[in-house]
Order: sequence, then C-alpha cells, then structure tokens
Amino acid sequence: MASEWGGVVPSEPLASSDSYNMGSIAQNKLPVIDFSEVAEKPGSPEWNKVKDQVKEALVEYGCFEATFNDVPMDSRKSLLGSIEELFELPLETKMRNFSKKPYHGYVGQYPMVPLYESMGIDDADIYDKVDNLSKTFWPEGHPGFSKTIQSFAERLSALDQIIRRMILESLGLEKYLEEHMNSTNYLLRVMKYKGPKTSDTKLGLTSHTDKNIVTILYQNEVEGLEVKTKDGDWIPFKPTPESFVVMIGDSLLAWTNGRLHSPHHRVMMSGNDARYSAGLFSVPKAGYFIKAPDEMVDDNHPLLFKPFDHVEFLGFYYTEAGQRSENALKAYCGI
Ligand SMILES: O=C(O)CCC(=O)C(=O)O
Ligand SMILES: [Fe+2]
Repeated sequence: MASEWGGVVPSEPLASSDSYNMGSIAQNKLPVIDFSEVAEKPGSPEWNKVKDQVKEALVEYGCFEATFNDVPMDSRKSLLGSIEELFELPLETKMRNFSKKPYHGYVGQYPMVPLYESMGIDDADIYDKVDNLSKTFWPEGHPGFSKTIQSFAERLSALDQIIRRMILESLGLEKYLEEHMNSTNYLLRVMKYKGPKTSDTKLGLTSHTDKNIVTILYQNEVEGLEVKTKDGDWIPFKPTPESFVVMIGDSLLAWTNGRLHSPHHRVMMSGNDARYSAGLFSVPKAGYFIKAPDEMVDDNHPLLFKPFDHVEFLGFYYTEAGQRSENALKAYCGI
C-alpha cells in the first residue's frame, strides 16, 4: 500500500518500524535560499543571484530550505490550526476524503507506519473545489477552513512558480515556460504524525522520492523530516516558522533529463508531540506526456526516459513490481 503523490506506505520492505535502519546522520545542512526580494522581479540582479543558488542546490541536493514572505505568518498559523482541526474529526468522517484517483484521499491506519495519517485536497488553490471537499467533512459548511486552505495554497503556489521559472531559465528552456506551468495542478496534502511517546526514534514515513514536479513542505515545530544526500547521509531538517522545504520530484527529474536530483526523504518521530505538516505538490495533469525537451538531450546527455503520463506511472508505482523496484521511474520508462 502506498500513497498517491510519492508512495510512502510500504507493502513489505520493512519488518517493523522498530528494526528500522537509522543510517548515518549527516552534519551538513540543507542550503537556505531567501525569496523575499524576488517575487515580482524576474530578470533583476537579485532574481539572477537567487536563480543561481536554486540551480546549484537542486543539482546537488534536489532540495533546499526557503524563506518567502508572501505567505504571511497568520496564514501559516491558521493553516496549522486547520490541519489540527481536520485530524480531530472521527475516523469515519476523515475517510469521506475519498477520491477516484488512487491514493488522493485519506491514507492512514497502516501497520507499517502507525503514526501516520494524511488527506489530500485537489486543486487546493481554487476556492470552490476546497469548499466542496470541506462540505464532505462539515455538511453545514466551514468557510473559514476553506478560505484558510485556499489562500495558503494560492500564496504558496507563487513560490512554486518562481522556482520553476528559475529552473527553466537556468536550463535555457524559457520557451517552454507557459506549456510547463499549464501542465500541472496543485494538490495540497496534509499530514499528521502522532508522537510515539518514547525517546526511541520510530518510523513516521518510509523513505521515498516524490513523483510529481515540485513539492513545498511546511510544518509545525516538531522535528522529523530527513533528506538523503547523494552520498547516502541523512540531513535532519530543523523546522522554524519561517522556513519551507522545497524538493524536486521524479517528473521534473525526467523532464530535465536528469539534470536535477530528486532526493529520498523520510520522517522519523520521537517524543510525545504530534507533527503536523502540509505539502503543496505541483502535479502533472493526466494525459500530459512528460518528455524531456530536445535542448536537454545530446551526445553527453542521452535521453534517460521514454515519454510518460504521470497518472500511468503512478499506476505502475503501486503495483508490486513498482513497490519493489529501487528506482520506479527507471523501471517504468528508463531507456
Ligand atoms: O511530512 C513531511 O514533511 C513529508 C511528507 C512527504 O514526504 C510526502 O507527503 O511526500
Ligand atoms: Fe515526500
């Protein structure tokens, strides 16, 4: 069993969360990039400076910490409050978060990751979509919840767009900007990890790569997220109210023909407190074929993946073969 956007609930690989191999913890930190000065300024010297930092971080780590003032502090606080309120609902109410797309809805109650629960809000930047979903939880309506989710998603989607524009510019792919932006929609997934109530570290979420384009995570003050370096070390993320974590997914790795890295990451929990997090996922629309532009392919960079549809790829990912493979993208459409 696993979940829609990246696959996190293993069907078999781990005997139990107690025997989980911790791996070695890296001393290094994720790069930190400040986007406060660039929002409306493509082409400015500040923009170009940040663009270089983004490229460097994504080639090496596939991930960085971001500060971005355009999501106000009160919007972040309300978001965490709304997530908490949502998870307090009875299980049968939460399970109404059902989607025809596999694993787009409620995920939880899996013995492998007993601390973990999550729910998905498709098109989270569109008020009517969010409000329709919120009526499945609160039939009498809950406009405050809908507004909190929608405005957070809309504001944070601006950061997704800045980053993707910088990536395309730094790879000389400006001419694909419009097509690229229009090929995705926004899924907000909200997560709760119960505190294991021991000082031992327990698995919160299995190591995986995301399967989408770009993921931006926000969370409360409880630690747990770790990102793997290319050398195989785990970098623990130290949360602050200011910081987001930005990560590349396999679809963008494929579209850039391997120029960018998509990192493995996991959640490890200890202590009493619950960790609440939210991920804004830019996800390729069904029917859109991800195909590296010609500019990304030459003698030194032979084409790595056949063109593929993200939804079909996810379908493969959740088969037994997909779950067993070390690198699902390569197994599915590697050349
Ligand atoms: O809770 C987190 O910060 C990570 C969640 C995650 O990796 C995912 O949903 O793909
Ligand atoms: Fe993930």
